[in-house]
Amino acid sequence: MIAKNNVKDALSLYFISGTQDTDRDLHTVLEDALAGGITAFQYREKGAGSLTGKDKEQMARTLQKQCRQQNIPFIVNDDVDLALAIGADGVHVGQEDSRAEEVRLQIGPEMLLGVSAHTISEAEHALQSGADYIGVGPMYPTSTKSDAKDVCGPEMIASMRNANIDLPIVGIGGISAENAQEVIAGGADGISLISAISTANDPREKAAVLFHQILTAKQKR
Ligand SMILES: Nc1nc(C(F)(F)F)ncc1COP(=O)(O)OP(=O)(O)O
Ligand SMILES: [Mg+2]
Repeated sequence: MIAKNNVKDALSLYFISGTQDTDRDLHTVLEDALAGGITAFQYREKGAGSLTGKDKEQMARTLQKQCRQQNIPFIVNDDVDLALAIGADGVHVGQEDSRAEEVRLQIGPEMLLGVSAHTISEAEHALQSGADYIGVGPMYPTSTKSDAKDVCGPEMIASMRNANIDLPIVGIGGISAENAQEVIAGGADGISLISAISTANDPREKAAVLFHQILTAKQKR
């Protein structure tokens, strides 16, 4: 289990993907992304063509092993039962998924709990529900998530900070090497991305560029 003492650092470059997000073998994409310096991985297997049942569990276990070898947190999206079955480091739920307070009771105090938040009140509720971090977005237009809410931009993160929400925050949605620094400047502790890495010609190089940008942006703050 990943220690919770430096969640903010662990979320700096948070790669999210499922097999549906790449034409390549996801194991290879993850290997490259890990080599490039991602600091956390979320297995988000959903949508057209995604794995289910035993195939999904088997994929989760192999990806989890890759992360464990690099001591990188392995988070499961939505599927609390799967996260518990394989002993994942955490689980991420959105507003339309299992209620965060119930998930916290199911997973206990050790596992990381991430919650999506689009407003200050959702962020405050996530905090009260025992979330270890919140995912705020979409920062920019995204084609990856068909049911994404309206773009809220890095300004939403700044307003959450102004409302004294000091939970670890990752920005998500349409983030690329071109806009990553704005998200950190807005007050995020990290960025999470799907297609910027999962569809990159060289995921290792892309992760390395993004990691450097995040470090630079954090030093400027
Ligand atoms: N999966 C996510 N991960 C993050 C993280 F903070 F980890 F970057 N933030 C937000 C989401 C979106 O979560 P949700 O609103 O439930 O939609 P979906 O289940 O389709 O991803
Ligand atoms: Mg969800």
